[in-house]
Amino acid sequence: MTGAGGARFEPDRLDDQAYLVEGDPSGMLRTVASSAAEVRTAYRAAVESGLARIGRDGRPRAIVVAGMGASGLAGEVLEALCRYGAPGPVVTVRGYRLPGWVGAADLVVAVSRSGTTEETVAVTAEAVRRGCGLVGVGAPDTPLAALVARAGGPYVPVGGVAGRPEATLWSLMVPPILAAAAFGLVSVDEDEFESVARRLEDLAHRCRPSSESFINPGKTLAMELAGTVPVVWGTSPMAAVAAHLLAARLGAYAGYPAIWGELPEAAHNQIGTFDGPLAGRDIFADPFADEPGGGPRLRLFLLRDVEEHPQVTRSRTAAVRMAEDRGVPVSEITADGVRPLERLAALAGLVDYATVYLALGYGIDPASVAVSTELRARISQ
Ligand SMILES: O=P(O)(O)OC[C@H]1O[C@@H](O)[C@@H](O)[C@@H](O)[C@@H]1O
Repeated sequence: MTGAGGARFEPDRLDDQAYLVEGDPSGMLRTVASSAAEVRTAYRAAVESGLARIGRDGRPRAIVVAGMGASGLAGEVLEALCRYGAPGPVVTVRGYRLPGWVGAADLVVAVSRSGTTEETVAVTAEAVRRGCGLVGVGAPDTPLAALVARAGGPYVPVGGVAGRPEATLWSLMVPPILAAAAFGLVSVDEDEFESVARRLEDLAHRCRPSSESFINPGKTLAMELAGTVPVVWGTSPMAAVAAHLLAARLGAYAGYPAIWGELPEAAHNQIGTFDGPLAGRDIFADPFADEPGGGPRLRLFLLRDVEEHPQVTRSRTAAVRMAEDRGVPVSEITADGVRPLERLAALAGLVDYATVYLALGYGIDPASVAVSTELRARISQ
């Protein structure tokens, strides 16, 4: 994509079956529909790589997940899983350097679908120099794979779609979770991944292209996002990962901006936008214009978890009322499911569909937003 400035969202495109095929030449909708298969494949690949064996070396002081973009989200998922129950810290590093305290007592899990991202390769090389335990997740026969082999750590190979590192998250996030499980930091088993896969299959059915907009939750969410400035809040650590994922996917697939946060923190700063210049109805808008409203206005998207702190529940309820009082529309999406990963699947699966549909509604090929590749090329010269 060389720029889609001024593109218009046309809801009819979402129910035009021919357009949904032509407008998506890379088959992003098919890729999203294969998420359940990806969970199962990732689980098998992680087991076959011998990840469980790392537990024999004793529990590390901390687990550091290194990754950029979608690969960094794998670290956030593990942090969210471990936040309140794990006996040790999990930290995500997005950048060129490890924190000063990381050393031989710690485990670094390096995640890069391409296996070449320069920040992640630099952090992994630093982890090798410091003698950290090392696990790698990414494409085989790459600089990342070579570094992990040099340190004698397990490497979980990831295939995926060439040139689309963020196509689905599951192959990147399953291995770090199983690495943490090998040390007893989290308790997950094959059954849990199987129920995640079944939930994703169910979503793939409900969000399939042939399902009409008015009953298709992916298309509905895309229509609610279109033409707004989305403010996306999660009501638990795991729901906040989904909020971050939504903002990340909006940028990556549709070139669309959003701000995201987690309650209660978001109520301490982002709530200020409810009284800001983009909130409510535009009083200067021309009432006779073809498109009333005069430009994008704020909309609050609440990604709710069934497990919320009681004060977060109060904060959420009050924030919804305050938004509505100010004319800020609100969309609430509740993640159901017994286990945290099932609830993440319920939100992340919907996010993947909605953001691909949003791009298609704007006439944008969701696999064509290449500006991050251009930046990488510029800095590597
Ligand atoms: O997973 P790897 O290959 O390290 O990519 C990390 C990230 O790089 C960015 O520039 C984007 O392309 C993201 O979509 C991607 O998630």
